[in-house]
Amino acid sequence: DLPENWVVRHSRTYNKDYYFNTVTKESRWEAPTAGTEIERVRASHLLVKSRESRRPSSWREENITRTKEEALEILTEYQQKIETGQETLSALATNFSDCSSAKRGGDLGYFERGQMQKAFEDATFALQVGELSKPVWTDSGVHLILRTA
Ligand SMILES: N=C(N)NCCC[C@H](NC(=O)[C@@H]1CCC/C1=C\[C@H](COP(=O)(O)O)NC(=O)[C@@H](N)Cc1ccccc1)C(N)=O
Repeated sequence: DLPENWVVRHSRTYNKDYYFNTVTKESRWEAPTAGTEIERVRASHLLVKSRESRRPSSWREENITRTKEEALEILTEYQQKIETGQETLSALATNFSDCSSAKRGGDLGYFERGQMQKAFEDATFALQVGELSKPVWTDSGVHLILRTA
């Protein structure tokens, strides 16, 4: 039978059944088989926004004007501090992340495919648990992602 949260639906347009995930709202023609892929992951992230972010504002800064290059420079410094063990992602996210998850040390909780922006989702699902990503761009800005589960 189908993995958790998956149901069969019938497409009148194509007059055939398809599969729908009631949580992620994902739909697909082929039947999802349980256990073939990681259903959900948990991650923390540190987001540095720029003037080109879809929402160039955050709890830290009302009106974010730094350029994308400046955002990447800042994030790369954080990346080096984390990779050399000088800092933790959680501590840096708490103080410097432009996402509201800063209040939780950057923790986003658990999520499945279909919830986050594609580049963020793909980067996270490609990480091993405990692994830190390289800088990842989304419409929100540039992120460092730590997969935690
Ligand atoms: N847990 C979920 N499902 N919450 C909805 C996620 C929506 C999703 N968000 C993203 O893909 C990026 C990557 C991670 C954070 C994020 C963006 C923004 C910051 O960027 P901005 O939107 O100003 O451009 N932070 C959020 O969304 C926060 N609610 C994340 C969060 C905060 C506290 C607790 C849990 C989750 C999207 N499809 O846009």
